Amino acid sequence: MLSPSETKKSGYLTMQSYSSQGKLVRNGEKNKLVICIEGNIASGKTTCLEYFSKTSNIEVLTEPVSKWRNVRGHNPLGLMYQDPTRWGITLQTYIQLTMLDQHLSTISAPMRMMERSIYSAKYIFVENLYRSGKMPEVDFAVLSEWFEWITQNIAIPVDLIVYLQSSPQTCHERLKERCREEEKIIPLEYLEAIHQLYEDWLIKKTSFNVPAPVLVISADDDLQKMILQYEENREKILSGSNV
Ligand SMILES: Nc1ncnc2c1ncn2[C@@H]1O[C@H](COP(=O)(O)OP(=O)(O)O)[C@@H](O)[C@H]1O
Ligand SMILES: Nc1ccn([C@H]2C[C@H](O)[C@@H](COP(=O)(O)O)O2)c(=O)n1
Repeated sequence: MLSPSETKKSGYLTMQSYSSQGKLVRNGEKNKLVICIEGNIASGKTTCLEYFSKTSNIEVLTEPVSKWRNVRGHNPLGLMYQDPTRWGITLQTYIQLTMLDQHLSTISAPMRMMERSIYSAKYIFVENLYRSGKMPEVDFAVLSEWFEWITQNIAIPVDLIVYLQSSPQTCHERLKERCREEEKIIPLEYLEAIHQLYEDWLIKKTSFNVPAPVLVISADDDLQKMILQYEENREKILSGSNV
């Protein structure tokens, strides 16, 4: 066990020490804001991040989808869509690792905006695979044990969740337009299930712990109107507040 004053060096995880709640924390980044952009597939998260990346003093982290499409020559994202029962655990284990890696990486600016979080990976995508009968109970149990260990032992602070709330129909249209090879087989029903899980988590707040205040932005509008909404909400977002 580390004593509170000790630190440990392991690659980029150079600044861990035990906090008062007994969790591993990153030192020196307490004053940095972390904003997570959440929303359904193709709701416009990356586009939103691209827009805010033009603001100075913000570090933007998009989801590491390229890693999910190519880990040592394998494509777990594609495999999962082809056979979710076999490959769901493989993809989600890797996503959990890569999201943890992002949460723990050194923040290079006063503020970080990142796409999704380790929380939505578990509460939305793993949950959806399990509830739809496409993830065996043993796989769900193992992923849940990992997730609980991580969140109980490592502080993963989020200051604000920006929820891009969009209709599944809009997402389906945008997804077809984006035309990512692996996603061509995604039916509207899949996006409806993801939407319902997001609504229960972030709007109704009836399913899982919500780790930060939530700012809801309607995301069905065209790009010009979205930019107006981003500008209207700029101050709240940059101060990490939903009021
Ligand atoms: N407000 C919008 N109106 C129309 N198309 C949009 C809008 N926002 C994003 N798009 C397009 O929809 C697709 C998905 O957007 P993207 O930002 O990649 O979504 P996400 O990151 O949430 O999956 C892209 O082709 C993008 O250019
Ligand atoms: N935990 C997760 C996170 C994402 N995905 C899938 C959904 C999409 O096909 C792709 C990227 O998501 P987007 O940024 O376009 O919303 O990854 C998943 O299956 N599990």
